[in-house]
Amino acid sequence: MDPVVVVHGGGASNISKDRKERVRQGMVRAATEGYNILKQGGTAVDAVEGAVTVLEDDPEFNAGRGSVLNVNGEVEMDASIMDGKDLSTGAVSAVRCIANPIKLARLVMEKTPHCFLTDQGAAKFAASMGIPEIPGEQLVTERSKKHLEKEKQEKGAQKADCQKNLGTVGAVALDSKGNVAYATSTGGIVNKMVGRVGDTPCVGSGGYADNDIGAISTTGHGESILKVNLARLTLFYVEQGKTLEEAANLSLGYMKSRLKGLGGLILLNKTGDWVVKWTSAAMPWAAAKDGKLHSGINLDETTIADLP
Ligand SMILES: CC(C)C[C@H](NC(=O)C[C@H](N)C(=O)O)C(=O)O
Repeated sequence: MDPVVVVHGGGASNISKDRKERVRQGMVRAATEGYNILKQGGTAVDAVEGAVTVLEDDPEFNAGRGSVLNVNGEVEMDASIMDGKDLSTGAVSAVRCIANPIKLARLVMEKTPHCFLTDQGAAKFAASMGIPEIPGEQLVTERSKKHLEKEKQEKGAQKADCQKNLGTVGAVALDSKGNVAYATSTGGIVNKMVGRVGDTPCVGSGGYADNDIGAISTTGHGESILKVNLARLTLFYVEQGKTLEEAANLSLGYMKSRLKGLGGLILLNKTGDWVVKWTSAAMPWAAAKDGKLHSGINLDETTIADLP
C-alpha cells in the first residue's frame, strides 16, 4: 500500500503575510518528514510521531516550544497518540519542562500498562525514561508572552467561537502495511486555568485511529470538541458509509450548530483517501501521497508540488 501522511497546524484566524510563509514551511517540513519515515519502512506511529515532533520544535506552532501560556504565564502541554493496529493509545496532560510531549505520550502507550498520565506522575515517568527536563522558559517565546498580555487586556472571556492565531498540531498516517495512526499535540488555550485539560490528550476527541476505519486528528475549541467527541464522532460517520467529506461536514457542523464551537480536522481512511476540513477562518495543512505534496492555509488556495 502506498503510504500517506497528512498534517495540520491548528485552527486559526487569518494569518499575517510574513507568518504565513513560516507556517507553510513548517507544514511542508513536517509532512515531508512523516512521508520519508514511511518511505523508509517506518510505521504509521513512527510517521505521526516524527511529523508532530518537527512541529513541537517549531516555535510558530502552539505545541512544544511556542505553546500558548496559562494564566500564570507558564506552558502546560497536552498530547496523545494512537496505533490503529491494536487501538493502543498513550496520552499526557498538563506536562511542563519537556521539549516533546508527543514522545512522552508514545512512551506511555508502549512502556506502561496505562493510556494516560498527567502532571507530576507524567513528569516522574518522563524522568524515569531518560527524557531530559528543560527550563520551562525555553518553551516560552516573545510571541506567546505578547499573546497572553493581549488576552488579559481584552479580558478574553473564552468563548466557544473564539478564533485566535494559534497552532495546535497533528498528524495522521497510513503505512505500507495498512496501519493507521494519529498524533496531536498542543499548549491548549491562552490564559487557561492552571490544570485545565483540553480535548487534545483525550482519545476520541483530539484524535482516533482504527485500521478498520481510518485516522483523524482535530483542532479547535477544546471544550466543544470534548463535548461532542469530535474525532470518534467523525469516524462513526465514516463507519456508517458516509464519504470523508460528508463525515467531516456532519461532525464539524454538529459542533457548530449545537455549541457554536469552531475547529478543524484531518481525516484519512484505510484505503488512503484523505480530506481536510475546518470551520475556523483558516487551517494550515499539508498532505503527502504518491510523491506529491498538497498544502494550503485558506479555503481558496491549495498548492500541489513534487516531493523531493
Ligand atoms: C481557537 C482554536 C481554533 C485554535 C486552536 N486551538 C486548539 O486546537 C486548542 C486545543 N484543541 C485545546 O482546546 O486545548 C489552535 O491552537 O490552533
